[in-house]
Amino acid sequence: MRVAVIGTGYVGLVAGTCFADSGNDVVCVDIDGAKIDALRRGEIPIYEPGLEELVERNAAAGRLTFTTRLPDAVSRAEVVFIAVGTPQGDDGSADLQYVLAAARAIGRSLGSYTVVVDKSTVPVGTAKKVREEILSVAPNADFDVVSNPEFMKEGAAIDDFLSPDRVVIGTESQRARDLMAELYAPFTRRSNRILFMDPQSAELTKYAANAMLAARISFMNEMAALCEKVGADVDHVRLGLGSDSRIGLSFLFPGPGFGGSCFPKDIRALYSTARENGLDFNLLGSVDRVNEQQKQLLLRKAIRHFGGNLSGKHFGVWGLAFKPKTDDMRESPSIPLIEGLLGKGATVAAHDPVAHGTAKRIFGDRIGFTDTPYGAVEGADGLFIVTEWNEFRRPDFDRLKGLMKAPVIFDGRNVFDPARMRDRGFVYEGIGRGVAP
Ligand SMILES: NC(=O)c1ccc[n+]([C@@H]2O[C@H](COP(=O)([O-])OP(=O)(O)OC[C@H]3O[C@@H](n4cnc5c(N)ncnc54)[C@H](O)[C@@H]3O)[C@@H](O)[C@H]2O)c1
Ligand SMILES: O=c1ccn([C@@H]2O[C@H](COP(=O)(O)OP(=O)(O)O[C@H]3O[C@H](CO)[C@@H](O)[C@H](O)[C@H]3O)[C@@H](O)[C@H]2O)c(=O)[nH]1
Repeated sequence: MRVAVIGTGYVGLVAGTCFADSGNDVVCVDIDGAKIDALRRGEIPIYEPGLEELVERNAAAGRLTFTTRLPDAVSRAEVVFIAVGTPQGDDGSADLQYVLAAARAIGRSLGSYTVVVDKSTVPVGTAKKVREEILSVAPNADFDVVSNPEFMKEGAAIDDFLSPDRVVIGTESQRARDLMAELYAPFTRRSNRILFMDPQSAELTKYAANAMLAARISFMNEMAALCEKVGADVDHVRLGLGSDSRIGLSFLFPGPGFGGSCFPKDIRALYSTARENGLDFNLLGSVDRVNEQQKQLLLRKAIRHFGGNLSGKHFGVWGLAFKPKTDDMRESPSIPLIEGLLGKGATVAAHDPVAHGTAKRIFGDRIGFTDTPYGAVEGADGLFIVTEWNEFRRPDFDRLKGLMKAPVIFDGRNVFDPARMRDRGFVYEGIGRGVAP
């Protein structure tokens, strides 16, 4: 099948590459010429495990190409995906300007019957708006609009795309439905299903999934706070709770607050949709507020530990990305933590296996970057663990203690066992591990 993907970011590049890998002829389009030039040279603008090899293989086979020329790509395509950004607008709602601009550009270039697919995360009613936008520039165009939200996670995007839990297709058109079923057939041959529904339900399903996952995390973060008050260990509670098959163990890890390019903006967009429809979605508002407070928790713990004065102290930070296996720092809890430490007069040295480039664009030379985790703790008054990269899980504790000025660890991911850390001679604070405030 001939496929065009408009927007070659995380979603567009992964989806386009995976469609090419199943034999389709895919053109990825972006308005960012530097990005397209880099991709043509075989350079991948993001860190995503396995992506580079997959792009290289499919580009070499001629099934995957990159261009800034949208009309060329769209006019020959049977299916056109819109995978541009939908950032948070000033009032919290999703900003649709990129989606609608892409829709107009597509409208001006449509050839024979085409399925235009919304893959970006968009509010209820956007499929209709995309249709109107296309018709405004191409009143006679022969096309259908489909809502096909994407559920991939960064760091596991290829596996998620090739083996999705489900594929959601929102359309009223049988012709579009058949084409989408054909395109997704290679990825849905096992138990993973294609769910067909109306576009509004498909659009809402995406937000509902992210909101539910975010709610579980905020629930656990509040539960962790209670554990600290009453001397319980949230890790035991997590296992006891999640072992109930009705609840399950996924997305129950407390932490320094959820980040990323999706959860924070998507819960606010859903809250906005509810408000526009006269509904106060109280629960979502709380999920967001709890998360904003949680992003201050590690800083608060340090302030308490050092009696309110961080001036002149030096700290190590392990992990900058919002989660492991990505260099993405959008809404990462490391940002408010580091800004808070610097604001209180402390200095910071950080290590992340892949996110130094991203972090340098945010912090410049206001913090130091080290090649190893050990470098970040040299002479440190304390260490913060913000991202649970595997390589942080089994350090040489004697070496760590020897390098640090004081063996103090604030562990935002509960990577270590509190009792064992105390035996090893550390002052150790996890999240919700029975430490009184
Ligand atoms: N990042 C994720 O893991 C993820 C997962 C599921 C859904 N989503 C959703 O998918 C959408 C895209 O997210 P992303 O993280 O890939 O964004 P991104 O910012 O990484 O990429 C978007 C790309 O679109 C390009 N673009 C903008 N307007 C364009 C136009 N008119 N023509 C061509 N290219 C254009 C930009 O230059 C950019 O490269 C968002 O709605 C997001 O919420 C993201
Ligand atoms: O138990 C958990 C699980 C996650 N997190 C945090 O939650 C955030 C988001 O993590 P994750 O969901 O793994 O990453 P994303 O790549 O943001 O993926 C989410 O957002 C995407 C964009 O919409 C969706 O497609 C995915 O299904 C959805 O999981 C990160 O800061 C994690 O550290 C926790 O604190 N505790």
